Amino acid sequence: MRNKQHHGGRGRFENNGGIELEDVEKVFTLRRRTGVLRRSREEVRAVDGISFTVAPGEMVGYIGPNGAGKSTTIKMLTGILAPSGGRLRVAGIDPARERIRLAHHIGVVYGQRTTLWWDLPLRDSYTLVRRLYRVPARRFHRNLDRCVELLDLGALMDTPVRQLSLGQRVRGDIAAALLHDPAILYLDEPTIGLDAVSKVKVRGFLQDINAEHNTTVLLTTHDLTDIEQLCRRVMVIDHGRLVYDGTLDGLHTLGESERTLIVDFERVLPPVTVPGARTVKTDGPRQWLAIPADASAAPVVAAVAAHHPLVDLSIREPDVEDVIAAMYARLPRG
Ligand SMILES: Nc1ncnc2c1ncn2[C@@H]1O[C@H](COP(=O)(O)OP(=O)(O)OP(=O)(O)O)[C@@H](O)[C@H]1O
Repeated sequence: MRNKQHHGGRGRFENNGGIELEDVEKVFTLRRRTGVLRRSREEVRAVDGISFTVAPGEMVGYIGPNGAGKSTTIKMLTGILAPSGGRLRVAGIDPARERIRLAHHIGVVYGQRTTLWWDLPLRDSYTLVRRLYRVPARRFHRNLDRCVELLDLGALMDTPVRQLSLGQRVRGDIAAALLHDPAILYLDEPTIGLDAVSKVKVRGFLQDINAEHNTTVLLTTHDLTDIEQLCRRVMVIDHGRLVYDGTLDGLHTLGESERTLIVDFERVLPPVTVPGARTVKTDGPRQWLAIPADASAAPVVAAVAAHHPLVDLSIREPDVEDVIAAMYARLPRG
């Protein structure tokens, strides 16, 4: 895969893995029939003046509620959609003007749909990817061997894509996105619907790739654990505007968000009281304890377990919508 190296060039991130957006807008015009001969025009500002920079090698979370403008941004960053205004550069390239050239620098993975050939075995899909991107044989085999090993694809190479489980298919898609050594990887909900083991595998792989090759990652997800484990920086978009750019802890602090400890005791108990947590609900022997999302759950778990016999315990992370709603509630109105 791509070696860490510094390239010279005209733009700030010329020829490497940087992303720059300056006042980028995307306005969709909808035409509606309002009568036999009458039509009305309605504008949707899907992206409404967004500016940010992602440095080569950064892993950044891009989150927001449904309809916020995330997919529209990613589509502009791949060149599928042209912006209505503003300036975009990905690896120094204007995506809408040079989509084919850009394709050699980016990889895209959609958790909810595959870019592989449905009826072909993974092995054949990868051969097609190699031809499409004209990847030299040695480089292709080196990258493929690495992906097969790290993503545990060895036993699946001769299986048609339609017979793969969701987790296997996503792993197959991630490998396909990396065979041509892209400097930048866009991941759109890569862990959606995956079981816990597959999620851990996918996250571990992305960390390895980033550490080894300095791959820039822009990650869209509704799973805050993805962000917590992969991204030091998170950007929040809502109604087409960037409303937060900072750490996940900072976002939790702003939103005073909480994670929930769900504890099953051996018997029905009165609501437990332990420092750093408050019991928000009880149902028979089960109790729900809220703790601040930026605090460690370990002392609370230890305190609960020290005094009461436990049968089971799980932790529920706050979801993106909750965190953003809480953040708004705390922002001064203006
Ligand atoms: N081709 C299109 N024509 C008209 N409106 C569109 C089009 N694509 C997106 N929109 C609108 O733009 C807004 C942003 O949509 P977008 O798909 O970017 O959101 P999102 O943040 O990716 O949401 P989700 O999390 O649901 O995928 C929405 O109001 C959507 O209805």
